[in-house]
Amino acid sequence: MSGEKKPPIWKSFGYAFEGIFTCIRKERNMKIHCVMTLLVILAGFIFHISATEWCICLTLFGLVMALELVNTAVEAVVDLVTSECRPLAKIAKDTAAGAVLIAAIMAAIAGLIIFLPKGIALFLG
Ligand SMILES: Nc1ncnc2c1ncn2[C@@H]1O[C@H](COP(=O)(O)OP(=O)(O)OP(=O)(O)O)[C@@H](O)[C@H]1O
Repeated sequence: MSGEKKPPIWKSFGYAFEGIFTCIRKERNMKIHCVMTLLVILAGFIFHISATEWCICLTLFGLVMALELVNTAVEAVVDLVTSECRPLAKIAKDTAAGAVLIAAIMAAIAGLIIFLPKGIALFLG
């Protein structure tokens, strides 16, 4: 669309939100990320985590969800380019999925470091 007049900023935001909602609707993993995010937010309020811990959690939610959106975009582009079984298509999809996995594993470990001691302390009284 180069050379054409750019859409107003609110329309660009609208398209971005459309992308987010489409991903939530279509991708099972994105639904799981949303549920995990809500559970961690709930746990954050229950355990009164610090401002720094909130910032770490929010950054990791953002990272995992943003990578899931990019993964969905890569899948869509690959499927648009070819429906045949191609080694490059496999590399593109598998590496994009790997990026989400790495972020999700690190987020889970950070979550355990933040919440496990608080959970144990609450359990032991
Ligand atoms: N065109 C292709 N050529 C080669 N391998 C492919 C191709 N399309 C998919 N694959 C392989 O199948 C796997 C699953 O692809 P698919 O498009 O079904 O993703 P998905 O299971 O929907 O992923 P997600 O769970 O992240 O949405 C890919 O990671 C890749 O290894």
